[in-house]
Amino acid sequence: MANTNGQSNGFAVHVRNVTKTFGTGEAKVAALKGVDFDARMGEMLMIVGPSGCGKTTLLSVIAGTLAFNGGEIDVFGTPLHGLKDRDVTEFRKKNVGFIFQQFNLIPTLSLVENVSVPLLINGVSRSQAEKKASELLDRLGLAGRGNDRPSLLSGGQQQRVAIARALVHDPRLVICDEPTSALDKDTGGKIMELLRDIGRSPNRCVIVVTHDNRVFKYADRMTEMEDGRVQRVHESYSQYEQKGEH
Ligand SMILES: Nc1ncnc2c1ncn2[C@@H]1O[C@H](COP(=O)(O)OP(=O)(O)OP(=O)(O)O)[C@@H](O)[C@H]1O
Repeated sequence: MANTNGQSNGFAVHVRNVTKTFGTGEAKVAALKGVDFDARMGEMLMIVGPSGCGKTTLLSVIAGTLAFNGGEIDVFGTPLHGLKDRDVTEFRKKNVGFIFQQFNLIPTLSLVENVSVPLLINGVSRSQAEKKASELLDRLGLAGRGNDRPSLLSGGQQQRVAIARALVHDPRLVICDEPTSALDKDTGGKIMELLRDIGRSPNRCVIVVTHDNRVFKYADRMTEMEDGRVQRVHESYSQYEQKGEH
């Protein structure tokens, strides 16, 4: 799907016939059995489905943190299947931000230091990185908290710090694994509104894996997985609800 300027015809992520197995012999598990999947620019897409159906595995191969066995994955027109491991790592550092259920903040670092990490990894100077991190924390409602340690914050505040860390290097793809599972309904709703706004910005895309049916309604589109495959794609949450096949 890549064209000459490195964009991919409206697709942020384009996955075809991707397979992934874990283990060997009797312990072999086929986690992805030929997945076709698309995420568009300017959307927040949710991946839903029963436990063990392959959601996190799909997220990991798209993000370039896990190698896959077969098939093709284009991210913003770059074919991950054609890159060496080292180049996948470089691509990920620049283009992907991550948000997890347990926030994964470093407890011994201040909020500003936590948020600076992706910039430091990309070679930005400490003073520049901390300036940008501090500005982003301000924008996310955490002005004046930059020198605090994460343990002083509520769950919702910690998740906002994690969002700042995921966005600070201006990645085009933001990958979220169960971002609201540790949060109450109202806080989770606010976090999803924020993620949806981020996803809807031009040339960006947010992909969320979640079990949390309290937040399904925030999805722009939904992809249902079952047993290592994408079974259905819904153009909106209301379409997902109406089909009622889940
Ligand atoms: N590192 C691993 N080694 C072996 N098997 C694995 C590994 N990671 C995942 N699996 C297996 O691959 C399958 C898909 O797992 P995956 O975590 O992608 O599912 P999931 O849909 O995200 O599940 P959940 O909703 O419970 O997080 C499962 O059978 C799981 O046990």
